[in-house]
Amino acid sequence: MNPFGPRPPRAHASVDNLRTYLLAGAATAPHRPAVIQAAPGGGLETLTYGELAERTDACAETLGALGLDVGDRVLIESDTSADAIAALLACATLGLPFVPVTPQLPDERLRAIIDGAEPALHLQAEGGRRTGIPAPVGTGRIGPAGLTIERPPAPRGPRRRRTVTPVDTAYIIFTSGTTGRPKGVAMSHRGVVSFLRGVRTYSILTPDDRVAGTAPLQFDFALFDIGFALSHGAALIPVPHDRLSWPRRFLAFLRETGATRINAVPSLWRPVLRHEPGMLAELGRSETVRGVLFSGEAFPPDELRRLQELLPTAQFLNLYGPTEVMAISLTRLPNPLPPDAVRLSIGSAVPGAEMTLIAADGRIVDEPGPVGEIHLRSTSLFSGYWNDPETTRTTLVPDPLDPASGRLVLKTGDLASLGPDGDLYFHGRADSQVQIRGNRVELGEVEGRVAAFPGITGAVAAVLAHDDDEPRLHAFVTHSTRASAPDPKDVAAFVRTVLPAYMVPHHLHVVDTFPLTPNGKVDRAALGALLPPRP
Ligand SMILES: Nc1ncnc2c1ncn2[C@@H]1O[C@H](COS(=O)(=O)NC(=O)C[C@H](N)c2cccc(Br)c2)[C@@H](O)[C@H]1O
Repeated sequence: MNPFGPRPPRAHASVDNLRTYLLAGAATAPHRPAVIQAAPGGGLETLTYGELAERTDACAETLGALGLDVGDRVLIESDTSADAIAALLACATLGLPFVPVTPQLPDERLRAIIDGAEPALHLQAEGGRRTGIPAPVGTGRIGPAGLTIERPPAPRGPRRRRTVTPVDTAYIIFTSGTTGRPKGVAMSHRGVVSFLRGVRTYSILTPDDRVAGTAPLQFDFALFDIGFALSHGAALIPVPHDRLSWPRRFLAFLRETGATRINAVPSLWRPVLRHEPGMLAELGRSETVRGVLFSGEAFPPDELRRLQELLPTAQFLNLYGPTEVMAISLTRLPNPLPPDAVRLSIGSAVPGAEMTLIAADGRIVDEPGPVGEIHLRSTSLFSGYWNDPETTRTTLVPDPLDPASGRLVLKTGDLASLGPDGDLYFHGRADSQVQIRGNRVELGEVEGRVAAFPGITGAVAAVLAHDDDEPRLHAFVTHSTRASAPDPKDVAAFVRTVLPAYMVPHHLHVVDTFPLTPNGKVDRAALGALLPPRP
């Protein structure tokens, strides 16, 4: 057949492609539920694998007629939904990298991502309210009937590509770069599929599972939730944004949809534990919730213990890894956690990948005790930061164990130590190791001790310079609604019994909640704003 024929290029069924891998279930069990979601008019609606495949092909048909080429980007602005999934799988079908963003994104941030990604097309949900997308970017909407194009993308010249290969970019996740300019993490089809295939070897889900996903679509945690559920032939339950802000409504939605697995960042559980422990205990007793998976940041052990007490039969999974490899390890944690555990295992890499600890002096750490920086070896390594080869070279470095090979590894900036069991134990980010009066302090250790104080339900430590003061160690704490606010002097004395004086917080601030990033992690950069004004 003429490879340059009218039909848009597609991936051969034999090669790694996100759409091919995730819709395999549509061929074997088309009637099984793929997505169970809140219906626009209230209640729930279910999309089967067969219906999801049909919607994907309808979207691919419309996209295919726009004359776009493999590699042209498509912005998908939406909450996680069946329509958004059909749209991103349609992009994967045609080799169009999708750039997921949430409707909550401020206009100027979206503009920065458009400047960076130079997408051919911006798609949003039917009810989406975004306006002002600048030409030459085309615009369109995603609905149950497929795509409607409002402004076609500007013509981009003759097609140059014949097919979609596994090394083509599946998606670009824009993270808030430290320099303020967003960094685009480009992931290939091979990268995503090989990580999901590695997770699949654990056979965690059955087709009867219903996975509640709570991450915004722009966070690769949401893309994992989609891949995790669909690659097991299970159903995904996207939890609507407005159901996440109230613990009662969140728990009611989990009960109403019959969720058996809950995927969420640790911080999402804090208000649930604080305000609705009883309702959560009731959900635990019903035994429908079989598993809790978390990722994005270390789950504070004491908070995790409280969650485990309320979900005593659930399996707890710790998923670790930077967006630059999607993730790298999935570890089952004991339920309950041993009482003396102060840090969590991040296990060992999924099949097909490897984590190596390299000490500050460049030597490999291969015995328990010393801390080293985690380096990742994997087919899931990202292709690079979009249009930024210099920054890419600082993260994808020659394999320190085999520099002559030309192979690259990912330098994570994360610290870990080896446990006696060969598992890795997370020690925080290298840049969250702070120096206090010349001593190296791991903030997680301070937080762990403060959080163990009776009545304190969460603790975040930070070194902050108050005005022109010298930088001091501050602790921000939440406390149980059933206990009065802790007395800072008592907390300091409690910490001093086990930690050296320089690790005792100089100031203790009681807060209702911790500031969070758009992806639901504790926003440490925002803590300074919580400091009381100078007297
Ligand atoms: N389980 C942990 N314990 C402790 N610290 C964690 C964990 N997971 C991350 N982190 C930290 O977050 C950093 C990375 O941040 S990120 O690039 O925004 N990506 C993320 O958080 C999300 C991550 N890619 C992810 C999450 C779920 C599914 C997939 Br598929 C991928 C890591 O380098 C770690 O510092």
